[in-house]
Amino acid sequence: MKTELLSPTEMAEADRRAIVGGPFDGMGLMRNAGTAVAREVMRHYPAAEQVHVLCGPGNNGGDGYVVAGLLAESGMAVSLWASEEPRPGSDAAVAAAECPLQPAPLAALDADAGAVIVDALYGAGLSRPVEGDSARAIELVTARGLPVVAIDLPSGVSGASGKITGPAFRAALTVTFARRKPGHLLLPGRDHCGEVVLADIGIPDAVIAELNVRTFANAPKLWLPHFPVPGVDTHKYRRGHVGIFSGGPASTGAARLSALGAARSGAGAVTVLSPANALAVNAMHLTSIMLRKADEVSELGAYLADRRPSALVLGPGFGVGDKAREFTLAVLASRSGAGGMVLDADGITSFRDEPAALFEAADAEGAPALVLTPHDGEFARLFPDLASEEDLSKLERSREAAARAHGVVIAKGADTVIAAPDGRAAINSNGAPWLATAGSGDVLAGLVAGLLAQGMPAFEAACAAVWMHAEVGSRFGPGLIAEDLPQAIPPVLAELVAAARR
Ligand SMILES: NC(=O)C1=CN([C@@H]2O[C@H](COP(=O)(O)OP(=O)(O)OC[C@H]3O[C@@H](n4cnc5c(N)ncnc54)[C@H](O)[C@@H]3O)[C@@H](O)[C@H]2O)[C@@H](O)CC1
Ligand SMILES: Nc1ncnc2c1ncn2[C@@H]1O[C@H](COP(=O)(O)OP(=O)(O)O)[C@@H](O)[C@H]1O
Ligand SMILES: [K+]
Repeated sequence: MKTELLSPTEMAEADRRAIVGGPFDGMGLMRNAGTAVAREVMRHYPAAEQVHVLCGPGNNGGDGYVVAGLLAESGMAVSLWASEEPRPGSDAAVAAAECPLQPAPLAALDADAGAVIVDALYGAGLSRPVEGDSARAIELVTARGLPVVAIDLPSGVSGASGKITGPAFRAALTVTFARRKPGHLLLPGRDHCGEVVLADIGIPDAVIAELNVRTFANAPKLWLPHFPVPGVDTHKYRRGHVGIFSGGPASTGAARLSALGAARSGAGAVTVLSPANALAVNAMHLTSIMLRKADEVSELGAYLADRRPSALVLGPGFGVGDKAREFTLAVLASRSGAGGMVLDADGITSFRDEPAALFEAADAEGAPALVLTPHDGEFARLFPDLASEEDLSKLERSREAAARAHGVVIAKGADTVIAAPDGRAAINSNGAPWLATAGSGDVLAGLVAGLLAQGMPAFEAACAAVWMHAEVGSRFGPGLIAEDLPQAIPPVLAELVAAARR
């Protein structure tokens, strides 16, 4: 599936440009859209006893009139219901006039078991919570558990943000056009869409390219050209060296999980940097991963200068406080050649009172690329104003955070958003709830660093790590604990390396 995601505004602009450039006018695009939806209804529900098509006042309703006409023509039993008449002169009004069926008022909607609902109430044009007859129709259909095929978006779901502010359909299938919208991937929208089918309605790729889209669905296509594939003549340090900071003796596991994530990503060497009092406990649990003492900033400086690590991770189990801030700022200021610094967990929390110091350090000339990996709680500590701004979507919030931090932000969760300071953003959707287990984020931080160390640019490394982490977790399934993740990476890595070689 194509990876660009269009906001409703960008989609309207694509429609407009496509209509100007041809070959289809607005009515032609609408016929193509309706035809695609009718095909999916017939494919998924060939035995439907009755299809109820619910039309709203805009062009989403217009698509509905086309669908109703085509399904009736194919011999299906179709009932048509409309909330309002389409605006005179609109494409929807033409579609309604061409439709062989007469609509009944939506207020009278009734539907029995065995029926299928086609939701053509609101699509990209949804501008406020659904009320009145449309709200009642959604409630009736939901209460009866009837399958819903949504046109473009389930009515009530915002295409821009995935937010739901009133009643909303829960579709079994959503057929959208040209490209998906952020609301198909962001929660709770994604959860209301069911299966999403993307239909080509004749908007040329060149029209989409002109829009310079900055939002993407996270998928290998997005970053595979940058994915590291070792050459036959490589050696371990050329495959990248990752340094991972350990916490004290009672909290070393998190750093080791990160270290395993980094090692399994294909980095050639990984070192755990440990306080003296945790060396013994770390040593007992590390084999291929190296261990080095680092209590003081001077020891950190010596490590950076001697071993020139290509990426570092600070945060998992590290402890919140001055030491985390000092070490982070020392790495960002070191100019030792490290390509990236992943700041996770306690590393993020340590900057809650002075985020500007972190962001300035990341902005300095020659600083390693900063990647922040906050879950919602950590995000709110570093960006309290963005977190509390109700009107912002997770996408907008993450994008603003990345610009402010001068770093890549991985806003974790079931709909992880990866945002770059240059405005690019990707939404991830291949995860599974099994990933919500202690230590899972530590492995992710290590994976990001491992890919950074192998030379992937920061945004691509972050997107690839999030996708691999999610893929590994969802393939593993129930019973997953964080220790399972590193070991389960190789089959996913093998597929990616094979695809990157092609
Ligand atoms: N030429 C085009 O622009 C094409 C548009 N297409 C369809 O057109 C849709 C977008 O059409 P529109 O921009 O007309 O938007 P919609 O059909 O989604 O709805 C817009 C209308 O509903 C009103 N409205 C919005 N939210 C409401 C609410 N909660 N309660 C009551 N009224 C509300 C708006 O004021 C406006 O009049 C897409 O989702 C897609 O299905 C497709 O036919 C492809 C071609
Ligand atoms: N419901 C979910 N679906 C998919 N992924 C999830 C879900 N919940 C959490 N995750 C992922 O699991 C990881 C949890 O990380 P984090 O919250 O830092 O936990 P920890 O600190 O215990 O490692 C993140 O990558 C997050 O995106
Ligand atoms: K709809």
